[in-house]
This record gives sequence, structure tokens and C-alpha cells, in this order.
Amino acid sequence: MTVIDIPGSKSVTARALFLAAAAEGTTTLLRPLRSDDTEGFAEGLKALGYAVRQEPGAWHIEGRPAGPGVAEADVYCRDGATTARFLPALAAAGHGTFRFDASPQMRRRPLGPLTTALRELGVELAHGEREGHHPLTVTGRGIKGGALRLDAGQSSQYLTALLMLGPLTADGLAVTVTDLVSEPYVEITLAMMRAFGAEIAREDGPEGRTYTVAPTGYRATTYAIEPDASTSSYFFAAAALTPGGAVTVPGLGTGALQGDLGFVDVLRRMGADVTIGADRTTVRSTGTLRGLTVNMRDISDTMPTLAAIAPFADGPVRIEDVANTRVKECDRLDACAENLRALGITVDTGPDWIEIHPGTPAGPAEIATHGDHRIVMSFAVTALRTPGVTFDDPGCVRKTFPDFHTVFEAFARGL
Ligand SMILES: O=C(O)C1=C[C@@H](OP(=O)(O)O)[C@@H](O)[C@H](O)C1
Ligand SMILES: C=C(OP(=O)(O)O)C(=O)O
Repeated sequence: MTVIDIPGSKSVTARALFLAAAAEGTTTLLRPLRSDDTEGFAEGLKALGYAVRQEPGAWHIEGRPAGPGVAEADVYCRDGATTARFLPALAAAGHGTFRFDASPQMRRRPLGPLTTALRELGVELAHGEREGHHPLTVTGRGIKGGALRLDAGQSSQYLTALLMLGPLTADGLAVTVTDLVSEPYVEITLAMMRAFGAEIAREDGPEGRTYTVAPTGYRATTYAIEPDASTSSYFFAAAALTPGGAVTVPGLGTGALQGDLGFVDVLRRMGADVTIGADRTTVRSTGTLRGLTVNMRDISDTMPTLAAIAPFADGPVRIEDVANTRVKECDRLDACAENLRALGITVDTGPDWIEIHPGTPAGPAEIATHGDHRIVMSFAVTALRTPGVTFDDPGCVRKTFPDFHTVFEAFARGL
């Protein structure tokens, strides 16, 4: 049995950085993720005048409840949507002029519903090139708060950004959500906000769910970051795919915050033996992988992981309700289809679904990564059973897991 230590969660690290920056006092984050996204988030905070001290295994952040410590800043968000969507909300609560830009990949990704909502709250916000996209300038004068409606059907990150802003408003914030994807990420947000002292109430009404956030501010704390559940999916999938394979991931169990741990339930439905303990999860191959139809709206970052092992199932694998994977680091439905077809697999796709037929993937083939870390990490699992797979940009794993190739190769040798 291989026990593997998975680096910290990107989503939890990004939220913890925001909450720590907004809190009264100094916060220590234990086991934060060191990757391009989270380093980019920390750099963004520094550009906004926050003191962030990074030691191996612990980051210390001096909170500034009044907002950024500078009157003007240029913030480069790299490829990270958490950085690109959360930091403008943090800046909006402060006083000053803050310019944000992002990589070409992130500039293509939308954030219009969030910037519209910020404007409705009285924030002066200008888009530099294209409405609803980076680059943008936020002019903060503090936020009174109020009530608004939000369509988070494209990304839950819009809602997370507004919820985290709530305690920093003068009067509190009520957000009524008319549509929502990736809902478990909102649960992470609420749990973490509460750990930093926030008070949130929820009520379901005819127009949608309303989240009401009290104007409490945040309190600093010491916060341990749990391992990344989306990253774990590659190791769980590899174990399920390999006859005799087994893996245990410590630190992710029944109390885990991240919905993406639910990927193991998909593997269980396919025939893998799955045990979720209090503080660890184990996946063992049974030698069987069944086809299935699965709705992945809640856990769509693991859609490429499932697509990558799908050809080895004994029947078609149909993944539904994942339209928003078309606006991630790349169009992931098209990228999965393109690469599986290059390996000789029959694939059908629609606006929000993909269906993969059983077959034996055959190389040689160079995977077109489109600069997407998840396409690389997913097809690295396919490559365990497919000689001749290479990647046009293997290094893009730096977004969430810079050491992926070394760690995964060592893991695969021991499977
Ligand atoms: O809030 C977060 O940390 C995230 C939310 C999800 O995005 P969407 O809500 O855009 O689906 C997920 O795909 C992303 O990797 C991280
Ligand atoms: C979609 C992702 O990232 P983000 O939206 O945070 O850039 C991801 O990590 O798969």
C-alpha cells in the first residue's frame, strides 16, 4: 500500500490568504500550497501592501481590516482565477486605485457577473479592454453593503469573492443566487469564513438561495491547510486503474472541506474499493472498471481525471452537466475529446457533456495540453497504460503542483 502526501489545497490556500489579509491580527497558515497560483496570490497581496512572510511549511500574514496598505497598486494575477476573482473584491473594500491584469489564458476567462455586482455595490470599476474580463481597475472607497442578485452559473468563484467581501462592508451583504455551479466550493468558503469569525445565514426563497453576511470583520487565527482533493484524484484514479493498485491519502477523510474528494465515490461506482476514514482515504483496484453516467456539476475539476481513465472501463462513460469546464484554463471538454481521439478512442461531446467509448488507447501521441495543468496530470494517468504519450507543455503543472512529474513517476513505479 502506497501512502502519499499530497500538497495543500489551492482553493483553501487562496481563501486563507484572503481571510488572513482582511483579519484583525496576524494569521499563520500551516502547510500552504506552494505553486504558481498560490505564490501569485501571495505576491498579489504584497503588491497591495500586505505583509506576507513565507517560511517552508508556514506563511504568516499581517491582517489589515481597513484594506490595502497602499493607495495605488499594479497586481498581476498570472493564470489563477482565484487570484483574478478574489483580489479585486478585497481591493474594493479598501481605499485607492488598484489595477489588475492576468495572463493571456486568464484574460480569456470571464468575470463579468462579479464586476457587475461590485459596481452595483458602488465600486468604481473599469475594464481595460473587454467588458467582463481582465485587465481591470478598481477604485475603492469602502463599501456600504446591501442586497444583490447574482448568477453564478458560470463560476462559483463570483459568489465566493462577494461572500468573503461581506464582513468587510459597513452594513453587511445579502446575495441572492439565481444559479450556481461548483456548489461544494461555496461550502468551503462558508466554513473558512466562520473559522475567521464571520457570521453567515442562508435562506431558500422563490428566487434562489440568499446568503446574508453580517458586517463583523474577521479575526486572525492559525489555520492548517488540508491536502488538495483535486490533485489527489490522479493518484486515486491511477490506483483504481492498475490491477493490484492501492493508495492512501492522509489528511483527507470524512471531515474534509473539499467536495472534490467525492471523486472517489465515482471510482467506487465504477468498481473500485474505497474506504473513507476519519482522516484518510484509500482506493484499491478490484480489477474491474465499469462504465457509467455521472453528473459532475459539483466536482468538475475531476472531469478530465475521469475522462482520462474512461477508455479502460467496460462500457461507455458519460459525464454530464459540465458546461463550465469550457471556460477553465482551456475548453476542457474539447481538449479531452481531442486528446482521447489522438489516442484512437471514440468520443462524442455536446454543449455540457462528453461520452467516451471503451478502447485501448494507442501511442505514440503528443498530448495538446493547451497550457492546462489538469490535462497534463489527467493524461499522465492514461500514460500509465499507454506507451508513447508525451506532452507539448509538461511544465504547466506548476499552476497547482510543480513537482507533479517527479512525485507521480515515483508513485507509479511503486504501484
Ligand atoms: O473557488 C475555488 O477555489 C474554485 C472553484 C471552482 O471553479 P468554478 O466555480 O469556476 O467552477 C474550481 O473549478 C476551481 O478550481 C477552484
Ligand atoms: C479551474 C481551475 O482553476 P482556477 O479556476 O482556480 O484557475 C483548476 O484548478 O482546475
